[in-house]
Amino acid sequence: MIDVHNVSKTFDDMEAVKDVSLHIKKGSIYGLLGSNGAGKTTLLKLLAGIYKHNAGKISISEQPVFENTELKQKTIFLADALYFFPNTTINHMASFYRSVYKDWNEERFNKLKEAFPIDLDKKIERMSKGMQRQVAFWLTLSAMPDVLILDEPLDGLDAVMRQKIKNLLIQDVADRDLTIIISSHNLREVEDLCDYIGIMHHGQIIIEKDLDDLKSDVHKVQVAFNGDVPEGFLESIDVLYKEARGSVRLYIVRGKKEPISNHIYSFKPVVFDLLPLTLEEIFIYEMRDVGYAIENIIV
Ligand SMILES: Nc1ncnc2c1ncn2[C@@H]1O[C@H](COP(=O)(O)OP(=O)(O)OP(=O)(O)O)[C@@H](O)[C@H]1O
Repeated sequence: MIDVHNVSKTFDDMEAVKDVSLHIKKGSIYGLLGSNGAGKTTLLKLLAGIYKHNAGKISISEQPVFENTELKQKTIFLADALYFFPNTTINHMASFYRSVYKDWNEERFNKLKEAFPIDLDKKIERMSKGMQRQVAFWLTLSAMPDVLILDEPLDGLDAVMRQKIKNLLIQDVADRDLTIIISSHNLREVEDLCDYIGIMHHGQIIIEKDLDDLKSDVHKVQVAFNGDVPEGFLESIDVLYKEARGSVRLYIVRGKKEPISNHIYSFKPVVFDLLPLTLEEIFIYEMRDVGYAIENIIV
């Protein structure tokens, strides 16, 4: 559905996106994570056809995205900083969306009044940040896009509204195969929503995996031995991080559960636990592995 092949984007002499390739399947929810300044927003704007790439190819449903008005009818980008015309109400904005998006669904727009309890004639600029975000989702979901590109989409929303919007998004994915790309620093939210994860750092995708595979590929190991750690214990396991907590050693290990467990049992530990990591923990340890860590900084 969405194909990115060896794409680069440069601002002056700064390469914000470097040789990125990825594939996003129709009807999936792809979480784009990364450090600050990693290039996520730039990549989202390239996917939305807002920026032109310097190298490579970007296509949605096999059509190039840049300046493709037909595709823009079907693709909506919700930026982290929202924009509405000055002095407008929801009713005004709805008329504009109605005239621009040919799949605009009036019935849906009216039905969503139940989800978003906001006066249609209230000036949007006088609304709170969270209410403005609700309006953005209300209009976006009524326009019935095929692809939704979301940059920090749930910022400023209360917990109830966040859940409501997540449910609406999941419903659209299930009912009409909506494809969503979502960039967020709220990894718990990403973990709830996404089925595929890409992690960016310094303009490059450093990991791209199915969320379940990613989670089954990194583990927290707590282990203790009678005496010191046996010689050869750390050989043939891929350790991302290690720490001693008294006699118990904590290891973050990359690899499949079974071979790791077999390896550890062969050293006859007196304590052994292998636990899953949250997406937030995986992100922190993977970023540490590429040299992005904040430990030992004295200020
Ligand atoms: N319009 C622009 N002109 C010049 N440089 C830019 C522009 N937009 C982004 N950059 C630079 O490109 C790099 C990537 O920025 P980008 O906004 O894509 O990062 P990000 O991953 O979204 O970061 P964050 O998580 O902090 O929002 C940064 O170094 C930024 O300064």
